[in-house]
Amino acid sequence: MFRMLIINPGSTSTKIAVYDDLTPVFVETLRHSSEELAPYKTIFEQYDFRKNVILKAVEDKGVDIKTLNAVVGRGGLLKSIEGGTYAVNYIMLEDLKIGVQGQHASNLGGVIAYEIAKSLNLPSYIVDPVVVDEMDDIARVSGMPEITRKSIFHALNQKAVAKRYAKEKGIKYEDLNLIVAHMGGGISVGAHKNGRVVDVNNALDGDGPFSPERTGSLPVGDLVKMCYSGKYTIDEIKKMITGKGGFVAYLNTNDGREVKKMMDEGNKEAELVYKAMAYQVAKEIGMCAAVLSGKVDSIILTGGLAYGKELVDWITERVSFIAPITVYPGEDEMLALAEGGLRVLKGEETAKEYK
Ligand SMILES: Nc1ncnc2c1ncn2[C@@H]1O[C@H](COP(=O)(O)OP(=O)(O)OP(=O)(O)O)[C@@H](O)[C@H]1O
Ligand SMILES: CCCC(=O)O
Repeated sequence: MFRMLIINPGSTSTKIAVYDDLTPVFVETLRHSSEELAPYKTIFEQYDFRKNVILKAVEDKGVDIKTLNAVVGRGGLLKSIEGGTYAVNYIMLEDLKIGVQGQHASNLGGVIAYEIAKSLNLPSYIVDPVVVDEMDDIARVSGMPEITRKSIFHALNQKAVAKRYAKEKGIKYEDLNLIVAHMGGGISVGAHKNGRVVDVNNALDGDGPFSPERTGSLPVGDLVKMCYSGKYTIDEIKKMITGKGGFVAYLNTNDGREVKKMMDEGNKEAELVYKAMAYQVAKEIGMCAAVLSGKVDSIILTGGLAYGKELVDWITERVSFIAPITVYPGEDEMLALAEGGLRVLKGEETAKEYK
């Protein structure tokens, strides 16, 4: 039996768990208020704060960290890499610290995992970070040579639910064509072709459907005019695209349940915006169906928003002609991290090296 500490930092919380093989000893969400995070200018500055709350929470749960065999973190905005479990190494730590492809809470996952593991002389790993890149070359061409389309998405949960579907059907993931729509604070829709995500929208940076906090793709000419209007700084525009876009911009909330409540109370703007999000997700699914030449075994709807029955129904109405719909609300990220770590600890897989 292998005991692993799992660390999954998000923008407003850190999810942690201890697993004995694939059995959870505990799973806990440590919430961080905006006041608590306010003093830190960068994600990396939150390192000590988050590490300390994690260690305290583990202690409070009565788990002695000396009983651990490994620490597994969610990986962040590293250089683009293929999916799998990676050993945390020095090059990775440096890239996570500088944010080689940008700042994201999950950059802390690998760093904190490494530091806790190092103090105990244990291995540390990351699994399927947001930069997993298995895109076909044709999907990278944007139409402007200076700009290449990037694969930045909810790789951990997309891969986890796709493999869960495969297991439930008794078919190998590599033998399936799936479209996975992860709908959380950000939204990514990926075309999984025989075990590779050959095309997906960049969920972090103005690409794909709008989401509770992000604009997704925008009419580019209008955006350029806004950028040069002199009214906004670059940071303000970036924040409007990622963080203050989508539901937040239209309805001043990032909470799908709140939007549903507004809609039920007769707020027509809320209804239009909620339906428009479903419409955009459906369009993106249609694009992925074209990527897969119409050969789609299932469309999987997942992420927190997939708990919303109306949203699922609106999307289903538009895309059920493509393939059967499977709904896995929420996410399987903690288990997916444990599975990734365990495969290596058991010797079923060798940890990949980040270069
Ligand atoms: N029962 C529900 N009905 C509708 N929306 C819901 C429900 N439960 C959660 N949500 C919404 O799901 C969204 C959050 O999803 P999730 O927890 O997957 O996102 P996250 O982990 O914060 O971000 P990301 O998935 O982008 O990493 C929020 O808008 C939340 O209000
Ligand atoms: C881009 C994937 C993770 C997120 O939504 O922040």
